[in-house]
Amino acid sequence: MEPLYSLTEDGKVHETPEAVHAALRDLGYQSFRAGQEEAIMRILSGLSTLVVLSTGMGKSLCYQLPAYLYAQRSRCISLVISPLISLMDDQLSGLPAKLRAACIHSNMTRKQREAAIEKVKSGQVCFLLVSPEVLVGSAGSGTGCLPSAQELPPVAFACIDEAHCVSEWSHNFRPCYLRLCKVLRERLGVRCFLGLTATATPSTALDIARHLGISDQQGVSALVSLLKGERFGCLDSIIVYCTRREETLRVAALLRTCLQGVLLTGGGPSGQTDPAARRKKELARKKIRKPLKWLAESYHAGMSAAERRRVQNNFMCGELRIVVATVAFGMGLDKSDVRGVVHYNMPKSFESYVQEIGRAGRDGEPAHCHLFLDAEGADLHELRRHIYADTVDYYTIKRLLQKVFPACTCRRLQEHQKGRWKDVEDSDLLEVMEEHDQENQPDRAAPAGPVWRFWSSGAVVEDVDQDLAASGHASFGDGAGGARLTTRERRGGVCPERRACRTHERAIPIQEVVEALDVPEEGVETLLCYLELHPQRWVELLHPTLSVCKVSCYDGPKQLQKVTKICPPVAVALARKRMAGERVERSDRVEFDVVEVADIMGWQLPLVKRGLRQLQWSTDRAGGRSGVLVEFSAASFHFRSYGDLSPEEMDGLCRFLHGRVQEQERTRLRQLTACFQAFRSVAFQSVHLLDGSRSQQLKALLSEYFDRKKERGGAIQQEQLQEPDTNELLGWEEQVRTDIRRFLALRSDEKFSGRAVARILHGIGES
Ligand SMILES: Nc1ncnc2c1ncn2[C@@H]1O[C@H](COP(=O)(O)OP(=O)(O)OP(=O)(O)O)[C@@H](O)[C@H]1O
Repeated sequence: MEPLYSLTEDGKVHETPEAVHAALRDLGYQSFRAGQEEAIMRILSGLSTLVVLSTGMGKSLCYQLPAYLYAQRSRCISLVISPLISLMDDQLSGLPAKLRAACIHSNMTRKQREAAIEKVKSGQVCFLLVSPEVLVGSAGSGTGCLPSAQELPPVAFACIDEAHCVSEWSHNFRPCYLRLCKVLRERLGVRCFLGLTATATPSTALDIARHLGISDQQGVSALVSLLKGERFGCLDSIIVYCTRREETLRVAALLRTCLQGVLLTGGGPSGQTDPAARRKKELARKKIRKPLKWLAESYHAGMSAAERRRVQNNFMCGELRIVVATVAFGMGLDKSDVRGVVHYNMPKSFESYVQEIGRAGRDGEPAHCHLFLDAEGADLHELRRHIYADTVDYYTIKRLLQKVFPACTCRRLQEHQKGRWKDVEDSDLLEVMEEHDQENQPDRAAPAGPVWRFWSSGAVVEDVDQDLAASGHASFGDGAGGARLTTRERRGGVCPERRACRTHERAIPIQEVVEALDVPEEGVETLLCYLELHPQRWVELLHPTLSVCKVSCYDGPKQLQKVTKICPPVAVALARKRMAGERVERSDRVEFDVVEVADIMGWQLPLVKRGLRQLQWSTDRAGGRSGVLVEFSAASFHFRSYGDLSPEEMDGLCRFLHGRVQEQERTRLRQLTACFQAFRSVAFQSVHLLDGSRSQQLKALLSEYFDRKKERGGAIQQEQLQEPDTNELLGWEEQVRTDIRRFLALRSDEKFSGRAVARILHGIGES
């Protein structure tokens, strides 16, 4: 929703208008207390704000008055989120007479909630007080209490009471508070947040500000000033890079407001060095050029593909002047006349910096770059946190490896086989198994038809059941022959030792593993790559695949039983479920890991999938549909891996991966530090100072960095950053110890590694 008041040209809040003083009197107060006026004016101007005021100092007015004024001016609602459910009713009864409000929380009956919603919908109230659970809709605590955004009046702003809860612990442990801002932004379109708290250390306050998307007004003012100034004021096609997605939204919105009416349009810089002459020429241009359609738009990987395409196209065809983006923008961008690149936040390395500024001036015409450096190191600390967030601890690696190398029965089966064929020499066994393998490879024997035409008799399917008691391998020829070599091994690519297991094809659903381990998808992928690149090639990565197959029979359980007769993979899946104790006789559907089933049977996955899909079609029925529905889901990491790793081998692999992860972390930290130090050594105090010699100095530092890196084969030296002094550290340490003790006491039923605790306290978690 549009704010009530606009900002001044340089991004500041206007003087408090009389209407606001009048509203204050309406609510029964004569004057503002300290902090209230500024906070109220910021909210009325659409600027997210954090108010830290001691108990009883009047924080409530900071949302009451704006909610009252917004509701007076247009049909809208303000949201107040408070965790103190027991106090909500008291809060409402103590309101000034003119201020009407309603509340919804999980202790209310359905009827009470419906009455409150009705009041909101019919515009009878200025604000709605809700508990975080109601808003986020967590299970069992009032899911669906709140109507959809379409049914609600537009939300003017959202106030988060006890805002320190946003920062208190990590995302994993206070899901509703931590998801709050996301839900408000994405589901209800909230752009303006007011955080209220009586307790916040400076670092907590900074963290809350980050969650609420509170802009650093000074930074934005400097950016506005730069974009209006001599160097950038006349440039089209500018990319402004930010580290965080929310920041791109906020900065773009502010630029739209602050640059309105001062837009210079069309063309690039004239290349003239005399500022007066250049200005004159630009002004002349301005008169004859048609205005650009768009001033500033944000771009980040979290936006929909269509929205990203729209922004990119507008920028490409010159209709959009400024893109405020994360690094996601620019990859593959083919625009030669980008005239300016501004780093609103520091890049994570020189490598990234060079790549990003390299997007300007590809047509050989002059282009400008500018980097804003937070001298206090706020960006540096933020980027450091990102690095720590990407690192995976030892226990997480162990849990991943358990998923990658689940134990198989190959060894046991090998021993069993040895018993049966004890007279057969190893080499003979190899031959036997290979022949068996060739005969039973569906792709070779039946390239076009359904995979299981060999298996269409009931008798064979019965065998499947019995053999599954011994894990199913023996019937299908793969995995059971301990001495049989896989194609990869014949190529000589795999573990040279003779193992009982010759690898299995496996899949791990991406979403499931990302959530279970709290590691981003790329993080898991990197670890799997390390395993593949290991000299012993512990895994072989295959194309990601949909690994869950669901077969539903509209004609009921009997039809499913019939399907098992013609389709061995379904028979195998059902048999495994039966063995696991599930009652499948009355079921008309079955869901299974199709990769696992194909592996057990020793059949190729694409053919198994194709055959399953064919179950949907029948020549016997009108319309060609068989009444069987086959669906594939769960995008998964897909690979071949061993199932007979000893505990020592597992430990060794954990150490190997952990070592790689730590090395990666150290390198990234070094790159970041080197980058920060170099920028700091050439930085200016003011945005408008320009000194060619500093630019030359930076270029020299960059060349030196890349030369040194080349000499050391990619490695760079550890640069020391000035750390806080010992007393300061000791003070922090005590505070950190207290926090950790409190946290562990709260979660005494769970186990945390030191690193996990550190990540939690850093508020790291969102990937
Ligand atoms: N501008 C003002 N002039 C006079 N009284 C005020 C003003 N603003 C707030 N008050 C009064 O101060 C008292 C405390 O206000 P309020 O409950 O908003 O404090 P608070 O900071 O939210 O406290 P808590 O942290 O306990 O929630 C209330 O009685 C309120 O009416």
